[in-house]
Amino acid sequence: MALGVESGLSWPGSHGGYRKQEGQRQRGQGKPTWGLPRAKKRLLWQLLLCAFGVLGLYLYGLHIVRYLEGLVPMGICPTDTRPLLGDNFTGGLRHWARPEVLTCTSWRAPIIWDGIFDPHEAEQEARRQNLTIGLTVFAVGRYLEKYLEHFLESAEQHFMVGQSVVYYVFTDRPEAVPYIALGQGRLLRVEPVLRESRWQDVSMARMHTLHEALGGPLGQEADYVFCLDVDQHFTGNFGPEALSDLVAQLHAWHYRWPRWLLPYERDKRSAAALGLGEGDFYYHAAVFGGSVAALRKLTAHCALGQQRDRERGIEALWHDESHLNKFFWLYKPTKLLSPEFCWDQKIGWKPEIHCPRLLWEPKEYALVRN
Ligand SMILES: CC(=O)N[C@H]1[C@@H](OP(=O)(O)OP(=O)(O)OC[C@H]2O[C@@H](n3ccc(=O)[nH]c3=O)[C@H](O)[C@@H]2O)O[C@H](CO)[C@H](O)[C@@H]1O
Ligand SMILES: [Mn+2]
Repeated sequence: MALGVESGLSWPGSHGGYRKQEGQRQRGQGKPTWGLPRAKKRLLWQLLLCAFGVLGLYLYGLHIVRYLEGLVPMGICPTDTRPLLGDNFTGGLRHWARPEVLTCTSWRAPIIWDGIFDPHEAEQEARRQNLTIGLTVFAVGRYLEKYLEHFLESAEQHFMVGQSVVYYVFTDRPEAVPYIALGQGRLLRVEPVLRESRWQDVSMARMHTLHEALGGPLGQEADYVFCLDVDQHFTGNFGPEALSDLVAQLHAWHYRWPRWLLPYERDKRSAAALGLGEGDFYYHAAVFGGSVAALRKLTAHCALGQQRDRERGIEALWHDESHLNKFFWLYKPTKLLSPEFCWDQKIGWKPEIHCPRLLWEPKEYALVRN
C-alpha cells in the first residue's frame, strides 16, 4: 500500500492532470453566463439517469445484472484443444458445437457442456471397463427427512443409468433411511456417522469421513466416486461423460465472474487462502468426483487444511468449499462439469443452460440447520 501511495505521488503524469483541471476552471471563469447553466443541466441529467438506474434495478432486481453477466466472455480454448490426459470416456469432444461457452481450460482439461459429447459412447466405454461407480451423500440431522428420499429416487432415474452403482449414505440415524426400490446392479449402503453440533462442522467433517471411507471397503469396491450434497435432485442424465481422474463442478452463480471477484478465502492465515492473482474458476463443493486415489488426496488435503485452521481458531469463508477451491488451484482437475450439471433455478433462464442434470433444492436453512 505504502509503495502505491508513494509511486502515485511521484507519478509525473499527475502534475499534467492538475494543470489541465486548472485550465478548465479558468476557461469556465471566463464565460460565467454559459458555464453555470450548462453544469446545472449536466447535473440534472446525471441525477435523472441515476434515478432511472435505481428504479430499473428496483423493478427488475438482480435479473438485469444477471442478464448483463451473460455478456461477459468466458475465455477461449487454447489453440491446441486436444483434451489433457486422454479422456477415455467421452472420446472425441466436439468443442466447436458450443461456441458461446468455454469448453476447455488453459491446461486443456475439457469442460463438459451438453452437445459436445456423445452420451452413448461414454456409456459403452464405462460398461466395457466394467466399472463400479460410487455416489456418496451425507444426510445428517433434519437433512435426512427433508432431502434424502427425493435425492435417491431421482438418482435412480438419472445417475449413471445402466452402470453398476453403489450409493453410500452417511447418516447419524441409519434406521431412518427411507426404502428405495433400486434398479438392477445398484446397491445402497448406509454408513453411520456421529452428528456434529454445528452445521458448518457437519459439512466440513465430510472431508475426513470420506478420506477414511475411501481408504476402507468403499475404496476397494468403487472405481470412481462422486461426492454430492443432498439438498439437490437429478433432472437429467448424469452419465459416464462426467467421469475422470479428478472432476470439479463450475459453480452456477460464479462461472462468468472475473477471478478477483470470486468468493475465495482471502485471509492469509487460513490454509484455504488464495491471493488476488490466484484461482482458475470457482468450484462448487456440492459436486466433486474422481478416482479413489485422486479423491484420497483431495480429502486428505481439505481435512488437513480444516484442522490447521481450527488449531488457529479460524474458519474459512465457505468452509469445505474454500479448501476444495484451494486444492483445485494447486492440483488441476482433469475434467470440469459445466453449470448444466448442477444448476440453481433461482438464477433464471440462461440460453447456455440446455439441459440441467441436477437442480438445487430451495434453501430452507431455518428448517434444516440449527
Ligand atoms: C454454494 C455454497 O455456498 N456452498 C457451501 C454452502 O453450501 P450449502 O448451503 O448448500 O450447504 P448445505 O446446507 O447443503 O450443507 C452441505 C451438505 O452437508 C450435509 N449436511 C449439512 C449440514 C447438516 O446439518 N446435515 C447435513 O447432512 C448435506 O449433505 C448438505 O447438502 O455451505 C456449505 C457449508 O458451509 C459448504 O461450504 C458448501 O460448499
Ligand atoms: Mn448444499
